[in-house]
Amino acid sequence: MIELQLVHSAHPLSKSAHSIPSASFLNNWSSSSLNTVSQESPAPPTSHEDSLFEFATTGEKGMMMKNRSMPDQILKPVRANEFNFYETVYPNCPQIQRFAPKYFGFKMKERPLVKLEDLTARYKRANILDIKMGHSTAGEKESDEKKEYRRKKDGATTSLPLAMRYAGLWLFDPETRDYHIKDKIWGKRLEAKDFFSTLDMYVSNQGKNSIEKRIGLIDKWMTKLEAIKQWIDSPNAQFRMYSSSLMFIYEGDDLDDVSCDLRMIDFSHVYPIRDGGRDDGYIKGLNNLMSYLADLKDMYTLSMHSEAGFDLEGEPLNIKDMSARPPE
Ligand SMILES: Nc1ncnc2c1ncn2[C@@H]1O[C@H](COP(=O)(O)OP(=O)(O)OP(=O)(O)O)[C@@H](O)[C@H]1O
Ligand SMILES: O=P(O)(O)O[C@@H]1[C@@H](O)[C@H](OP(=O)(O)O)[C@@H](OP(=O)(O)O)[C@@H](O)[C@H]1OP(=O)(O)O
Repeated sequence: MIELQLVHSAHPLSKSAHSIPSASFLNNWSSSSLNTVSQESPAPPTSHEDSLFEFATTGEKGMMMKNRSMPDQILKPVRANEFNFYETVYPNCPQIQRFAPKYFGFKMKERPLVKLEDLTARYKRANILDIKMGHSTAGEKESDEKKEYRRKKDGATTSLPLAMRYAGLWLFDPETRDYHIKDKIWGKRLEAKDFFSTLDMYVSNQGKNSIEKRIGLIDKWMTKLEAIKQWIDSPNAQFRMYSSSLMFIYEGDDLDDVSCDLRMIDFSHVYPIRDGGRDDGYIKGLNNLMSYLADLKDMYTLSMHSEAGFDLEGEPLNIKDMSARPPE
């Protein structure tokens, strides 16, 4: 089983210098012209969401923050690609509008900040899992050097074998009132054999959630995943998404509350499909994820039907055996 550690320090990937597109990024799909700017202070950590965002750093781009004038929104600093995505792709794509956070336009400070629906706003304490989808995170128009860097990273993580890797986890412990946090470095170190037990750790909140709640969450997420797959694995999908994530959320402060959500986030590397193909990396990740969730539901269902936690053959339920199943 994976042990969670409580993280007290700031996000280890916070950086002091932040870069933004310099100018004319609106129509520049792959701008590499970046300026260094000073960091805009995030909102003071007066609420649980603010403290969450201390950890939701955005690489070199700067820090995601609450929109002080609109409490249900966040401001995400973006580069040219993601800015273009929200300004030109999002308004014309009903499926993205359905599966991504709502987009409320942008604010031009020292860097462009997109105003997005805060997906955690309706929760007392949001339990979050960020899964980066696809077997390759290398964007099509990146430099050879960058592609090579990303290929190495993908090959050394679960991205290559499973077409997904964990990019962050936030779990609230209702007893200690603390968040357990895992960052993307942890996600990169995880092996494929640990993927299933980690998913179990998140869905069960380390065993604290009732079996009914776990199954309820999985059912809702599966419906959403099916809908996403139906779109992405169809001729209607017009682009491939690299390094994009699925963000899972559910209520962590009320063990009986099954409120939850699942959205597509992070559109830094989105490219139009011009070869008539599909986003095979994303589709493979979706298939594996749905297969793991289905196995997890089976495991929970079995344990619900068996007081002592034995399977139908009378053998103890064994997470290890299930996680050892080879990926598709
Ligand atoms: N709309 C949203 N509402 C609430 N939280 C969000 C939202 N979008 C992203 N987050 C949180 O912020 C984290 C980082 O988001 P995202 O991946 O979009 O940023 P990023 O800067 O592109 O990250 P990176 O460059 O490290 O991949 C997510 O894991 C999630 O916890
Ligand atoms: O260097 P960039 O262009 O900011 O891209 C980052 C970066 O590659 C980062 O990787 P790492 O250097 O922290 O290993 C990526 O995170 P992962 O570790 O999750 O792959 C980011 O996703 C990249 O940001 P972006 O997706 O906006 O290009």
